[in-house]
Amino acid sequence: MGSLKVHKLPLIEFTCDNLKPGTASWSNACREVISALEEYGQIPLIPLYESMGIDDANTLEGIQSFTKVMWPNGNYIFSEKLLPYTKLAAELEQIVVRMVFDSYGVEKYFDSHIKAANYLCRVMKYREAKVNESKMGFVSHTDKSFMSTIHQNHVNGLEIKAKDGEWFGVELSSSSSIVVMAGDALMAWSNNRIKSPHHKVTMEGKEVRYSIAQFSFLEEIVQTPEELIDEEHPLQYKPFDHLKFLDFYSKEENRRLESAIRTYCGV
Ligand SMILES: O=C(O)CCC(=O)C(=O)O
Ligand SMILES: [Fe+2]
Repeated sequence: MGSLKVHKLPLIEFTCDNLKPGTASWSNACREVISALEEYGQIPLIPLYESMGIDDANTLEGIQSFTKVMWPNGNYIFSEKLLPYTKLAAELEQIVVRMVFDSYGVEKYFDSHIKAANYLCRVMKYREAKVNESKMGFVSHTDKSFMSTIHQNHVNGLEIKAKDGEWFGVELSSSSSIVVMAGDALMAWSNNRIKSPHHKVTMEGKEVRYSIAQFSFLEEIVQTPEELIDEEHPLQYKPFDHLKFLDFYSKEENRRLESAIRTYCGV
């Protein structure tokens, strides 16, 4: 019998004050980020799940235009509590993206990339499964984003499919941990160096799970940098408009594709 690899999501500390490009701690963190993304690089009817989506979530204007729709007089407390988190999640995402660009030697494209980035936040509630009810919280899928960040309360439930096909549960040990996940657009941009992993949510226990996911989307044409294309890595995806890809995926007939991004712009 072959030995089974036990998967565990790598935990990378982002608390170092000196985490600046060019420093040794930056290079070490870059190595950890790239190796984690390369290694471990789910919307159907699911009764346990409820969610709300907020566009331009890392700006006060974005959150306020959402609260005005939900509550006629706005909701100051909601905006005041959510904004610091969405800003932090966007900042964290940008640091990780910068590390990816640095590690692949394409940092010159970073500024224009960040200018084109837009953030959608989704706040989610999963109730516990009743006896004889499916435990499925969220079906298996890959994110259509460039990158996603996920934070949760103390109730675990997120599961990720590793490259070897094994599913493993994400156990967040600290209440300040955030999962950073590659989306389909990053997979295409990186010419398949980083894979967007399938993931799902299973509700095993008796407690309610709350999570908050933030997705980055690019308001531009996503294109694999020429530096990432060579004989060993021939181009895998044609340049594509990220928002048009989302339109494509929103169509019922495209939801069940094995890989929407491959069908949409695979070479
Ligand atoms: O709730 C979670 O942990 C994951 C949610 C998710 O995968 C998604 O919204 O795309
Ligand atoms: Fe997801």
